[in-house]
Amino acid sequence: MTAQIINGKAIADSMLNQILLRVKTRLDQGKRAPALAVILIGNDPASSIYVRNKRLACEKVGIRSIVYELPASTSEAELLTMINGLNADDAIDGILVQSPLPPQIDEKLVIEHISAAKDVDGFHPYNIGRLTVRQPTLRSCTPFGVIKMLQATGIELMGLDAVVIGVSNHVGRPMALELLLAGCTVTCCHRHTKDLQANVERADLLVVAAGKAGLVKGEWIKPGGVVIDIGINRLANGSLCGDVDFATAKERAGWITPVPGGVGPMTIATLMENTLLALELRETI
Ligand SMILES: Nc1nc(=O)c2c([nH]1)NC[C@@H]1CN(c3ccc(C(=O)N[C@@H](CCC(=O)O)C(=O)O)cc3)C=[N+]21
Repeated sequence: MTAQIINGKAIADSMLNQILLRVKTRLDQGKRAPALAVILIGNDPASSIYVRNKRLACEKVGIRSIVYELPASTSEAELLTMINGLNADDAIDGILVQSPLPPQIDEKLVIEHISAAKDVDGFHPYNIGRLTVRQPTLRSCTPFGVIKMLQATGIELMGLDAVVIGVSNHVGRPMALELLLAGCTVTCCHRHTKDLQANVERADLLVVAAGKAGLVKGEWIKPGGVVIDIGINRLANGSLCGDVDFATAKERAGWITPVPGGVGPMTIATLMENTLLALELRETI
């Protein structure tokens, strides 16, 4: 059996088209475009690429983007002051501080400092809490993007045995909460998990977000299962790969996402949707 490839890029492009239509409708009604503030600190090359992709996505859908590029020496106090200004600025709907941050800045503090209503990353404890109590508002872009991708593919989630590998605050944990909300029976695996292979082998839906190339062997995949690979690993030759051995996994899985062209574009499309939603929600209060 050869898996069907889930084309995240195509699904994301159609989401972007929908968002563009919604933004155009706003403009026709005399309302303003959404605005996203992106703060990039230092010059990590991968971060610069991601931020550029976010800016390009904003251009595609008619969202105003304001990118602040700050030096790696920026102090925590300077960043918090800048966030205060953006929180208070009524013309700004979303605030994203690109991670990773330099060591002198405490990421937890920064995330909690961003107004929950402008937290388009969905990282603020308030927004994570809303998802936990089944009343999601702004939802973390990668996990919510995965849910949208599965829905667009027509995969029924209710009752599936889902296994999530990786329990980071930004991806693995909110992913497990999203799958629970969607009716899956969810298992979370991490570095202390006793038998990773045994867990993978019984997964109807496997979501891998560990950031380790080659972590999941293709032979472990449940025949016909759904494989979502969130890992992004840059190989020595410059090419990208996920955490799953794609070539062998696709011979067993029913559905599988590629890297690149899978989850990554869905993350960005969801960020655009969250920015529009943040504006719409603020307009109702
Ligand atoms: N505050 C914050 N929010 C984030 O959402 C955030 C972050 N910090 N820090 C870094 C990670 C990483 N991330 C990606 C988004 C899109 C692609 C993406 O579009 N990837 C393309 C390939 C891009 C390439 O060629 O490198 C793909 O998979 O097809 C990748 C990675 C968002 N992140």
